[in-house]
Amino acid sequence: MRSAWITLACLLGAYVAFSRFRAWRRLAHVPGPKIAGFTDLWLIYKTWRGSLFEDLGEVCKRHGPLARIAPNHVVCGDPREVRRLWAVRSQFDRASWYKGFRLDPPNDCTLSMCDADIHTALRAKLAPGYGGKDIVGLHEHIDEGIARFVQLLEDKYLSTPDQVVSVDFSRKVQYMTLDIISKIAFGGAFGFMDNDADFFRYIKTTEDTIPMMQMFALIPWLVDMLQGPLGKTMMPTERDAFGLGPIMATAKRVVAERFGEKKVDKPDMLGSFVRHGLDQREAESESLVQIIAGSDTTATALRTIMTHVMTNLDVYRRLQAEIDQGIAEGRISTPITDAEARKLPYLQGCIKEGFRIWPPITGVMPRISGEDATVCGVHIPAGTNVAWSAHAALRDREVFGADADFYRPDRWVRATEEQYRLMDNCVDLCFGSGRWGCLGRPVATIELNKMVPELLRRFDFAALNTERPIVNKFHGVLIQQDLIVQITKRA
Ligand code: HEM
Repeated sequence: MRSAWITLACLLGAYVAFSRFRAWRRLAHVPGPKIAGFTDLWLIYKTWRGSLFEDLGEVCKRHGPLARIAPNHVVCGDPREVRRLWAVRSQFDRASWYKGFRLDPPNDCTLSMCDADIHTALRAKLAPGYGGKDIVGLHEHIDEGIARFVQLLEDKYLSTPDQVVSVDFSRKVQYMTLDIISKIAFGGAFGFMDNDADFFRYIKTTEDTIPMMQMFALIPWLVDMLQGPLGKTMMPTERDAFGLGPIMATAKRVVAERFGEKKVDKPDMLGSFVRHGLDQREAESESLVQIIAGSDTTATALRTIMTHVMTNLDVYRRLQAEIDQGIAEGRISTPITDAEARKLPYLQGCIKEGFRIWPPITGVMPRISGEDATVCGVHIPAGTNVAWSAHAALRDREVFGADADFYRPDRWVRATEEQYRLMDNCVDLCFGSGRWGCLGRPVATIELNKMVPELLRRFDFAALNTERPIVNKFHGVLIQQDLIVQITKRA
């Protein structure tokens, strides 16, 4: 009996070893960390550890622009190739990794949809709302949100010559972005700033959940299990008192008002979605997507910009001088308009450098092709996941120069028209590209164009934790904490 067990174990071992060897051989010609050729654990571990952004950059530095990071995953660090892979007419589509981001499994939302035709049809219904044209008062809603934030800082968090008041800016800015996006999305702010608290632990819960989602997305059988009947019992529901639950409940309630006999039509994003043909279930999912995709991303971009401005005296002085001069010369209104902000070259440089240095979304975002392909001159068999390295692409020295690792807004101010376009095309990748690219980019751009000048015209900011001004965790989505600052009112 014992020998039968031993034989069985040996056979099983041989089978596992053979299948690993076969999987390894398929992409044996692609260089990369040795262990990554045999197991997904390397990639999963880096995602869990929160160092994925840097680690993928390091892999591309060491092994070249195309490297292997798992048995069936390669990573591309060449921004021109990434653009080509993500282009509208590319042979590559979203890989099944995206299925890990279903909010209401087995139903898909824009973030998780892999079927290109269904996705295109859905996008057509969403695009007018996201583009902003259908939303009455979009700019005013953003102005009101920023004004409420300014008031919050003035009421509670100003330091004086007699006393330092420390404030965790990383949290507060997310209260602002959550209130702004909910106002734009459903016509009513959640009230994070009024409560001045993460009052149903939404931020804490998403910070805890996102790393897990990014990790699970790499394990297809686990995604299937979690999204099956048993796993669904662990998913958030609108009955939950904390986390995503209250947001789901709000989305369900607000969406219900827009359907049925006495349906209400409002000039907000949801109203636009419904007018363009979203059904009730789709509207519920897409409302959640707006909040999930549109609050921490913008908050992260703002934190990154402010952290780099605060910790570099030259950058700080020049940005503030550009804003002050614009005000003195009547080129900046109160509040600043998006059009005015776009004409401030140094501000634009600061914003673009922020996206480049620490992009808010740094996940692998793999694409897959049903046919063999060539990427970076290397043969890639059909069915291989082709990820990108945001670190390698956005710090490419051929595009950004020898100091690509550093935050230098001047590179945008001094660039020739051609250089500017080249760099811009590269930084655009932070929002994805082509038919899968970010729909909320116009909204995020207006928000940042307004937020940075409105804050710097009124206040001075200083990072208090000089050893480590902010804590960054790159779990595929950049999670930032502990940006502890001192804020003083400018004379
Ligand atoms: C700084 C801000 C932002 C960044 C860096 C960002 C980045 C991204 C990225 C990388 C993707 C995935 C693209 C892909 O799969 O290839 C995405 C998708 C998406 N984002 Fe954003 N985003 C930002 C802000 C927003 C905002 C404010 C909203 C909502 C108002 C939003 C809504 C969406 C939606 C709906 C999608 C799915 C698009 C689709 O699949 O068709 N994003 N975003």
